[in-house]
Amino acid sequence: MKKILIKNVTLITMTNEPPFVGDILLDGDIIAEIGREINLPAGEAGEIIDGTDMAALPGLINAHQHTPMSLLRGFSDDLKLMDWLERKMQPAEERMTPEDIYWGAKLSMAEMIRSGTTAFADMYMHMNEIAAAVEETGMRASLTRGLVFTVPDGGRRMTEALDLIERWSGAADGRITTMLGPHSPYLVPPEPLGEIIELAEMRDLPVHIHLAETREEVIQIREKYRMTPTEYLYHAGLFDKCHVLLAHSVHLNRRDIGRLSGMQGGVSHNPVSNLKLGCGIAPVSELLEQGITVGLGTDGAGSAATVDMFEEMRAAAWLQKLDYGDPTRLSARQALGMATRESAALLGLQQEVGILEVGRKADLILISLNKPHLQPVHNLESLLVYSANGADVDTTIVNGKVLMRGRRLLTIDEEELFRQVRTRAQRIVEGI
Ligand SMILES: CSC[C@H]1O[C@@H](n2cnc3c(O)ncnc32)[C@H](O)[C@@H]1O
Ligand SMILES: [Zn+2]
Repeated sequence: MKKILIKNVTLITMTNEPPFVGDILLDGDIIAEIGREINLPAGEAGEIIDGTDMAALPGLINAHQHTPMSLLRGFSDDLKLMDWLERKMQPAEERMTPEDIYWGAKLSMAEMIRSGTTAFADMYMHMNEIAAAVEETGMRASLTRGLVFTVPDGGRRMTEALDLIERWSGAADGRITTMLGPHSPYLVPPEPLGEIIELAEMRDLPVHIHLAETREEVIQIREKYRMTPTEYLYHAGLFDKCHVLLAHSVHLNRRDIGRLSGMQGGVSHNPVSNLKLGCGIAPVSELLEQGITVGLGTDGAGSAATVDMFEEMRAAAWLQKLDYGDPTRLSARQALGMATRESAALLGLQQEVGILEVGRKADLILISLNKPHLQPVHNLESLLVYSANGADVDTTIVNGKVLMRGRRLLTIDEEELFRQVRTRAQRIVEGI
C-alpha cells in the first residue's frame, strides 16, 4: 500500500496535546509520522493531501449499531420501545432476506463513512452478509450475532454465532473482529446466559449486550428474578469474567454502578435513540466518576433515524448538562473522547485506533472548516461537538485506505445502493 502525506492540517490527536498545525504521514495501514513538517524523501512515491483549513482527528467509532435497520429508518415513530420492537421492527425483520441485510448494512456503512465513522460494533443476524459488506466497503467492525432465546431454535442462532467467530475473526486484513451477543437480560434466561459466559471466558471472547434500556425492563426483571437487570448479569458472573460492551445502561441505581466499577469494557451511551424512544438519560456522569469507560453509539437507524456520530456527541453533552442543571458537565473534549478513544476501548481496539499516534492504525478523518457554521475557530473541540455535523467530513481513511475524498465515496456505488434499498425497504414494510 502506498504512502499518504497530509500536510498543513490542524491535528486533534486525542492524546494530551492541544490541537496544532502540522503534517501526518501514513505508510500502508499505519501512522508512520506526525510532526510540524514532514516531507516525502526525494523520489519516493505517495499521495499528498493538502490539509489547509481542515481538521484531522481519529475516525469516529460507533460502539452500538444494528446496521441493516437503516432499511427501517422512519418506518415507525412515537412508540414505546417494546411496542416499536414487537409490533414494527420484528415483523419487518422476519421478512428480511440475507440480500436485504447486505444492502441495509451497506446503506448504514455509506452513511457512516460520509459522516466520519471509521469503525462500529454491530449486533444483528445474517452476519456473513454484514461481514461481506464490511470487507467491501473498507470499514473496521466488531460483529456479533444477536442471540435471543424466546422460541427454541435447535441451537441454530448459537451455531451461526460460532460460525461468524470462526470464519470472520481477523478477516479483511484484520479489520473484522467478533463478539458473542446475548441480546439482553429480558431475552436471555439464566441457563443460556451462563453457557454464553462460560464460552466467552473459555475462548476469551468479548460480550456485547443491551442493558437496562427502559424502566419497563427493570420492572420485568425484578418480577422474574427479584433483581435489577445489572444485578442479574452481575450474579451470572458476566462482569468478572469477560470484556463486556453494555449498550444503553440507562436505568442503573447507585449499587448497579458500583457493580460495574472495575469491569473490562464499559458502556455504549446511545443518547439519540434514548431520546427518541423516551427511554431516559443514562447516568454518564456517575459512570465516569466510578472510572467506568463510556463510549458512544447510535443504535440502529430504525430508532436513532441517523447514524451520524456528531449528533451523538452533541446530544451526550447537552443531556448531562440538562440532567444536572449544570453546564460544566460533559465537556466537548469529553464528548470527542467518548466518540473516539473510549469507543475504541469498548471494541477492544484501544491499542490500534481511537487516537492519532505513530504506530497506530491509519484510521482518521478530515473535516473541512471553510464553512459559515465552522468559523471563526476560537476552540476547535467546541466547534466539532456543538457546530459541526457529519456532512462537514471531507475525507475518511480506514487502515490507510481512502474511503471518501472530497465527499465522494470510493468503495460504494451509491446509485446502485439507492436503487436496491428503495425497492427492498418498500417490500419489507408493506402491510405492517
Ligand atoms: C437479534 S439481533 C438484534 C435485535 O435487536 C433489536 N434492537 C434494535 N434496537 C434495539 C434496542 O434499542 N433495544 C433492544 N433491541 C433492539 C433489533 O431489532 C434486532 O431484532
Ligand atoms: Zn441496540
